Amino acid sequence: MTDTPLLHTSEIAKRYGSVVALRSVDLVVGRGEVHGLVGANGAGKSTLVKILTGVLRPDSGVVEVDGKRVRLRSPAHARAAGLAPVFQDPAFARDLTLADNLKLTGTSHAGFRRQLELLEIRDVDLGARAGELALPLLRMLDLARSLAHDPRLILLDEITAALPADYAQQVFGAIARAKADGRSVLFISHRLLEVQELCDQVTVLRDGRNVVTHARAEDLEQRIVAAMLGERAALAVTEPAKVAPVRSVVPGEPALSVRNLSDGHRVRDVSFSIAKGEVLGITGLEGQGQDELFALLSGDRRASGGEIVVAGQPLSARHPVDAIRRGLALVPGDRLEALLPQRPVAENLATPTYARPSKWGWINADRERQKVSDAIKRLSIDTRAQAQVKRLSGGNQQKVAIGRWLVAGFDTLLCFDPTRGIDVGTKHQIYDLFRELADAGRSVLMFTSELREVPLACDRVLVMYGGRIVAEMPSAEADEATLLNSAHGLAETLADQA
Ligand SMILES: Nc1ncnc2c1ncn2[C@@H]1O[C@H](COP(=O)(O)OP(=O)(O)OP(=O)(O)O)[C@@H](O)[C@H]1O
Repeated sequence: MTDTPLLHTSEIAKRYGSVVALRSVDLVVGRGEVHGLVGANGAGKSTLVKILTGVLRPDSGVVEVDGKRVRLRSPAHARAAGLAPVFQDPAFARDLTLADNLKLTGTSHAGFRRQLELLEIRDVDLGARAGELALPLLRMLDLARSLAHDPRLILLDEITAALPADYAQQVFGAIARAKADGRSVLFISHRLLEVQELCDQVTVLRDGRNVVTHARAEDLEQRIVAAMLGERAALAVTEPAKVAPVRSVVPGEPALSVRNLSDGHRVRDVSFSIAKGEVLGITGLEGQGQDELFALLSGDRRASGGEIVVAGQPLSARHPVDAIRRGLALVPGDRLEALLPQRPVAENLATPTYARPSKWGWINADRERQKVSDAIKRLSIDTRAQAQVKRLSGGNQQKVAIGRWLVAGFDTLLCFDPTRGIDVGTKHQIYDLFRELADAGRSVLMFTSELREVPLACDRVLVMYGGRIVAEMPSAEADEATLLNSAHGLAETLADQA
């Protein structure tokens, strides 16, 4: 009996109208096993998780838990069968308090609090509205809620995407505890190094089918990328991390400078500039003032002190449109803020053009269509479900959030974890794209929680801690250990060096 796997799916298939999301998936997850599930954007991973957690019914196929066939009729039913998810976009009703959200899922406050303690998440006010909380924190709360149900299989759908290093460590700790308790974990991630380090087995989905399952191995990353994307593409993205060559930034007036910027709360005396033609990275642990800094730069929040200078002229934005008119475009951390979920892909891509500054001029409908189609190609957006953006897979929605500005134009792109949830193949296309934009004299300021991304995408990087910039270095020197040290506030600060 102990040989019976905890979960066994056979020939699971699911289509959404004409879109075939899953053709036939066979998956076996053993007890106490951490099982990775990987695949390119749109391969069908989230659809499978939704089927296994009672959100969707499969068109055909069989799910067995403990050797017994189950029909998972609802999320509550799946939880009762021991299967509990954490989704890419946390399943909290944003206009309700946390306490009300816990009530909706029948989660005990004591169990939830106990899990928060284990995850070292403190000072959570159950009276706070979910919509007021930052996305990374919501993910952690979602994890605590799932664990509070004492699941036998925890399904983590890209929980670490856009999760800063300190929270990611807590997630890894929770996975290790689950395994030690004999629970199983289905772990979905586009961060393949994590998959290699955490998982006992890894199944690769491609075009709605499981193509291979590998046991833990040294060269797993290369093998899974080959199965996901094909051999040639795999070579291009798994060769040793290249340090971005130092680019010739355009001398003279910076594209954007910030002097002694403060918001009286989380951002303290921040000063830096970005040259035209530069890709500047910012990184930091959760809650170090990065969200507020981007809100100030994008005109979503007013500074209490200091100044923002755009191409030599002060910017005093009262509204994001003021910043857009000066060429500052934002890709927010939470893509749902950027998208019109009910509207088609093409309309979403064209939307910011309506706020476009006159200096870029009005473009005619044909040219706009051409730009939309170029953005779709450039970012490999899977448009099989293009009638409504909410029907795209998570990674493809993220690509639309970036693509909007390729269509509208900008001088400086402010982007917050731009490659969140994007597969390894397209990630590299995005780094190349940023490089091309920089070579054409534009600038990119990108916050990234994925430290490995810094040398691949940026010329230079700043580290935030406690609302201040505490370190600055060329990306050639920005290895993970150095960045983490600074991010924890352990390095000599810029002020100390001065
Ligand atoms: N409600 C829906 N209506 C139509 N098509 C949908 C719907 N939900 C998902 N799809 C389509 O099903 C396919 C698989 O999507 P899914 O979200 O399962 O992919 P994924 O592997 O999780 O991708 P990602 O890595 O980007 O999160 C995609 O082509 C997607 O557009």
